[in-house]
Amino acid sequence: MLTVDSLSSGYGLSPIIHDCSFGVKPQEILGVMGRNGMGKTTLFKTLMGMLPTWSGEVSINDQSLDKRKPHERVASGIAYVPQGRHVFPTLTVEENILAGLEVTGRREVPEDIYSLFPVLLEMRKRRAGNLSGGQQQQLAIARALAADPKVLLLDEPTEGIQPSIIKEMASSLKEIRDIRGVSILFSEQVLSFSMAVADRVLVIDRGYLVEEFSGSELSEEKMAQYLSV
Ligand SMILES: Nc1ncnc2c1ncn2[C@@H]1O[C@H](COP(=O)(O)OP(=O)(O)OP(=O)(O)O)[C@@H](O)[C@H]1O
Repeated sequence: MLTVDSLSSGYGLSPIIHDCSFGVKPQEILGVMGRNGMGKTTLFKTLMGMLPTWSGEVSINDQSLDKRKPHERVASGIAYVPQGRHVFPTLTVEENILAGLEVTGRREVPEDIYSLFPVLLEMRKRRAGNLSGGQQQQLAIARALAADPKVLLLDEPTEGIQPSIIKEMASSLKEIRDIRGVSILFSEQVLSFSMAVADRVLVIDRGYLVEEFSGSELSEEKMAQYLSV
């Protein structure tokens, strides 16, 4: 599915991501965990082509994404929900989802989107800026799914979300994986969320991938040195 081979990148002359290699298997939910500033966002932006790759390669189903621009990567099957969600606040919920359809050439919201997120159907005529943080996160995920991705990238999806909603989000991600058959790669600092949702977790420390755990192996004890608790 998604393969990342010896990827390095950074900003200007500062290297941030160092020689990262991993793969996301079909229908796998893979987490990347690490403290603030360890390189999660930089890694995701490099995968999306929003930052240049310094060396290494990203491919999807053995097709290299090298030199492809972000929108071309979306058309190749990677969709991205950035940290902070970035929905269009003055557009309605429906208009936000329609914006995600652009790369597919379709003009109507795919049916399963509203069954995955019934609250968005209820609120489809409301301005996105008036939704709660949790609802905006659902909308950002719905917009990404509208592009019909094979791999969904979520950068810190629980950031700014009430703890009571975090569990709901974990089951909603599993439902998306089951219904859409997508692979999901997310970054996180919230251990309970990763334990609830991930099949596997990679630990990022100062731009290096340093550990790998299966979801069932994850524990506070094992992660304590990599997260600020
Ligand atoms: N635009 C930028 N220019 C220069 N350095 C940057 C830029 N954005 C981030 N950095 C640096 O890159 C490093 C990794 O940051 P990154 O945002 O990828 O971390 P993160 O793990 O996603 O953390 P957070 O949870 O805070 O988003 C940090 O040292 C940060 O200061």
